[in-house]
Amino acid sequence: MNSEPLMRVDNLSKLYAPGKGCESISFDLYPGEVLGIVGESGSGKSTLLNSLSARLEPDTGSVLYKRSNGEWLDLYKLPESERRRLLRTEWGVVHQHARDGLRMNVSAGANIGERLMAVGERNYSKIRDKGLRWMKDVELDVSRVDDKPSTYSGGMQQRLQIARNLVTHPRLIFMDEPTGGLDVSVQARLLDLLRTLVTELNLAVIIVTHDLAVARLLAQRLVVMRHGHIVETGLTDQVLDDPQHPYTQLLVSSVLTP
Ligand SMILES: Nc1ncnc2c1ncn2[C@@H]1O[C@H](COP(=O)(O)OP(=O)(O)OP(=O)(O)O)[C@@H](O)[C@H]1O
Repeated sequence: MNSEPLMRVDNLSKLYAPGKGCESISFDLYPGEVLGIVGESGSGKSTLLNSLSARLEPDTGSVLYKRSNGEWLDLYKLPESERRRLLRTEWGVVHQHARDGLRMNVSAGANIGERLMAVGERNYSKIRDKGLRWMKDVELDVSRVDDKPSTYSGGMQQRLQIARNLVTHPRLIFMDEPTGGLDVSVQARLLDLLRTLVTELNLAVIIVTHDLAVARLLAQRLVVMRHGHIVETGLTDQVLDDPQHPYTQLLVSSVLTP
């Protein structure tokens, strides 16, 4: 693993009420690392993810991100437009509900092409070629390139959302329950695809999930949250096979006990 972090999170807090949100969160994320954020519903996972991905201003603390040119950015000291630019270029966000990450009323091809145009690509045939290539890479039927995502199944929409994000070669992807709400068999295929892409592209990922099986499959390191705090962090196998904090023990055993 590269020794210089890609992101440094220092004492980050965003609270809606005591214990609701996230509080005093600190960790580093390294290039190519997949970090899982786990915890029960309401533990603050999404609040944290949104604060990390420049979409929700924290009350206190900082998120530093090292750009591809080596420059460190202090996210919440940047103008809003710069944060939005990062989200369009070096970062990607895969939402649980595809409708939050796709434009449902334009074609699948346009959904992918739009992100390329946002980073300055103007050549129509290149945009279309790249779009088709990415559709193949995420195992979508290219003959449906002109169909709207609203005519796609849930699993296909997630694949399209992933293609839309990856087409600009981001370095860091934020995922919020990317397989939530899908059939178990569709979930398994999507997870397989995500695992392959993350390895091939050496992507850094921060993934929120309440599903420990998903965390085990994708994440190298885990952060366990409860009532807005990190209660345990460590290598995934270590945390899941030998949990130290009573809450993590409960979380792990509640999955094992039918
Ligand atoms: N905009 C908001 N206004 C007020 N309270 C909020 C808001 N967003 C989240 N909360 C509260 O903050 C707490 C943490 O919510 P959050 O969505 O971060 O948890 P989560 O772990 O992602 O849960 P889930 O797995 O159910 O999505 C919850 O008690 C939630 O009700």
